[in-house]
Amino acid sequence: MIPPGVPVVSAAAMVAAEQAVFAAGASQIELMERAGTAVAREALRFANQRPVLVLAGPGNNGGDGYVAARLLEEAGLDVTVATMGDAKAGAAAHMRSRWEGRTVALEDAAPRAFLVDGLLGIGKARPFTPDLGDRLRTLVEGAQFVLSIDIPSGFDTDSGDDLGSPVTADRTVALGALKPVHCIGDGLAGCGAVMLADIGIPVESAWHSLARPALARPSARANKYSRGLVVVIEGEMPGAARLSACAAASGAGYVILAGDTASDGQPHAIVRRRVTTPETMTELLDDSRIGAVVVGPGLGRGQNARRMLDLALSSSHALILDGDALSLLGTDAGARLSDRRAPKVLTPHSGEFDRMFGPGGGSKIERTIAGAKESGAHIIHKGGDTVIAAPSGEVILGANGSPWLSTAGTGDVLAGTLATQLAGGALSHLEACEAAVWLHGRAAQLCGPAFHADDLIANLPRAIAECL
Ligand SMILES: NC(=O)C1=CN([C@@H]2O[C@H](COP(=O)(O)OP(=O)(O)OC[C@H]3O[C@@H](n4cnc5c(N)ncnc54)[C@H](OP(=O)(O)O)[C@@H]3O)[C@@H](O)[C@H]2O)[C@@H](O)CC1
Ligand SMILES: Nc1ncnc2c1ncn2[C@@H]1O[C@H](COP(=O)(O)OP(=O)(O)O)[C@@H](O)[C@H]1O
Ligand SMILES: [K+]
Repeated sequence: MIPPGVPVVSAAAMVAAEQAVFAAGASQIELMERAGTAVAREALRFANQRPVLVLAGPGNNGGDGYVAARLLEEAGLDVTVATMGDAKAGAAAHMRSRWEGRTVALEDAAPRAFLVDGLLGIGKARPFTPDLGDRLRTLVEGAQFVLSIDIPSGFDTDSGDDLGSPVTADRTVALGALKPVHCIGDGLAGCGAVMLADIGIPVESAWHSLARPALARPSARANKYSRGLVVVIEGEMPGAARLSACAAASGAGYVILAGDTASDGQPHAIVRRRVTTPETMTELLDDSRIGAVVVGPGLGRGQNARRMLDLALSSSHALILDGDALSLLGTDAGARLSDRRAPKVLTPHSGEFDRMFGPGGGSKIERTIAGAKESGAHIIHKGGDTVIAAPSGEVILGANGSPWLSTAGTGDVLAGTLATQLAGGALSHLEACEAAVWLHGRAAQLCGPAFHADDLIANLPRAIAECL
């Protein structure tokens, strides 16, 4: 769980924001006191009189730890500090000198019920030595509650990678702003629930965490076309396209399922069009009322699939390219899509993304931005840590779903949900992507455990109701 709709910044951007505050006259000591106060406040909510062990590393994260230790002791708790190295000169050393309570070296520390992790923050983390790693594991496993300061120690701030750290927090107090580690990669599990503490550092960013969309009810003048006409192209596995079409029918005014199964009519609200040849496909797409076309779910990768994809790409409609369409584009995706002027959104899972843009080259955020810039498309890079990127470099980080989404067909539902938001025309492309990911994730939460993709569709109206 991460706070919704707030800026997310890299480690370097956070340091720059801190420097700007110092340049404007704030002192590092003042800022560290605020950071430690926020941590102590959160610790007091959960410590419940249990003995506290504060781990204090050599940097400013450790400085925050010393402040929290002092304030928790003043609040009457039984506090021990375990230190790793000497505090670096400046604010951290100052806070170290103000701590007069019980202090041990990390190597000698024994587990206590409430652990505050102030070993490493957003400075460049190195993997722990085996001895320190073992000691830390004992302390983490021996605690009933682990509260991490800013980030879980031993994780990479920008990639979210776990550098071999034994820390798994129950809760993390993010200081000043969210960082990528709170939203992507191993950090999602390592941070536990994330709480954001405002410590008076103004932060602006093109990256934000996912927020609930504000959706409009249909107006009194609405008709089925004004609410959006969605076309879903069927292929070799018709079930996938049907999932997309049924999801689109939650909110769209008109949904056409185009393919070979024209006679099979459930649900009746979805209009079937028999489209099996390039001619019938061209005829279908020659309709200016179409708001969005979904192509790819269950499409297949044969000659016919390729032809249908080419025709969809040469149309002027907003396109959602998913599944097999992405595999067919493969490494040509960037070149072929950047020439297409009409809107396009790609919805790859990590395998499909790698097939199009290669497996290397930075964090999931950086790679998704690079793919969006190269292709000129908006990209929803799916997974438990979904990253939405626009060609402009704007990013939405969404982790509001449910691990139960990891079941076949849920991606098809996302594609249909997105088509509805795009076809409605009320939202920008980035807003439509954000709305679709939020609705999809919320519907999954409403499903509870062990659902299948059809259940997800059944819960979309309830998710939409929360946004009106
Ligand atoms: N800027 C501000 O005023 C404010 C900042 N704030 C706080 O500061 C935090 C960032 O602080 P920071 O930049 O000092 O980095 P941090 O991560 O604490 O320490 C880096 C040190 O750890 C060391 N080290 C690394 N790995 C290691 C290992 N495995 N084993 C042992 N040592 C290891 C590394 O050593 P080196 O690799 O350089 O030898 C370096 O000395 C931030 O997250 C927030 O909590 C708030 O107080 C608000 C005000
Ligand atoms: N562990 C997870 N936690 C949260 N969401 C997940 C997880 N695994 C997958 N998802 C979501 O489930 C959907 C799966 O999509 P996809 O892999 O394309 O499946 P399919 O092609 O079978 O429909 C995506 O929206 C993805 O973000
Ligand atoms: K930490």
